[in-house]
Amino acid sequence: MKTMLTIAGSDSSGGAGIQADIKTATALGVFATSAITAITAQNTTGVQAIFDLDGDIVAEEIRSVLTDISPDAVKIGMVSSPEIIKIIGEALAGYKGPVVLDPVMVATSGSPLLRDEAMESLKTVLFPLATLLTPNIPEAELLTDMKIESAADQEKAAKALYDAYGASVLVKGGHGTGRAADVFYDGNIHIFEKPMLDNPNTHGTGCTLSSAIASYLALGLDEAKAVEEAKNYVYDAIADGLDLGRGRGPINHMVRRNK
Ligand SMILES: Nc1ncnc2c1ncn2[C@@H]1O[C@H](COP(=O)(O)OP(=O)(O)OP(=O)(O)O)[C@@H](O)[C@H]1O
Ligand SMILES: Cc1ncc(COP(=O)(O)O)c(N)n1
Repeated sequence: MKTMLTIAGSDSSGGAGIQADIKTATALGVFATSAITAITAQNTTGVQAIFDLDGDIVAEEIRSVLTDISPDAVKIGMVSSPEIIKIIGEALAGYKGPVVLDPVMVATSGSPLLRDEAMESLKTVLFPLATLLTPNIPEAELLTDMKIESAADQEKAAKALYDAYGASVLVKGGHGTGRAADVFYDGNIHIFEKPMLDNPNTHGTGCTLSSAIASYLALGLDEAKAVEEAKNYVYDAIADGLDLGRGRGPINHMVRRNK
């Protein structure tokens, strides 16, 4: 059985964070292990509270998994504070497998998930450890200081981040206009495009995409194929049209099982 480790926050509403990651890996046939960085009280309408876990326990969670199960891939999601970021950097230092980093900054509901003071450590400590970065358009704009208004701009941003951090980069297009075009740069440009589905229920799409990429990498796919398959999975999960809660609801992680 292939395994993955997700290092991320807990989402009480089950659509994003650790819960989305574990559901996704399970749906794709990969055994998920986890290190929880923060507990969020959140639902489809917003984030009501955030409690960062103590850095020492986060370090122990990661060490417990790495020294025993040796995951085939790692995904990093919400890491809100500089202390936790530093500890994750130290705990992953000797890890040799693929590390997919989703630079989570703001929830779909608009609530901030990364503290302002943590941005710099995210870039200096965790980006160099990552093998694949998955910013959305607003995150890529912040990271590159560029305005992104087209797939050509996504391409420029992906190349700039690749040059700066030496990781492959997927600039996701869910926040763009027109088609949902995701631009991937691994030294070559790959564009993965789908129609933009008219569905407000997209809570957790970013978490699901990054954990699906990590799962497909664990299963042995190359990066570009893992990204393509992960996007197909997210697309199907949005298209399923699950409608839970009063706000921006989750996607259906179990979509493939229902078919
Ligand atoms: N309405 C939609 N129709 C089709 N694909 C979408 C839609 N919204 C998002 N996606 C796809 O979902 C994936 C996640 O993209 P997005 O840009 O929304 O990331 P994100 O902002 O990190 O996610 P989140 O909304 O969870 O914060 C991408 O593959 C994107 O193309
Ligand atoms: C714990 C946690 N991690 C990540 C996200 C981002 O997901 P989304 O942007 O889809 O709300 C979230 N809402 N909660």
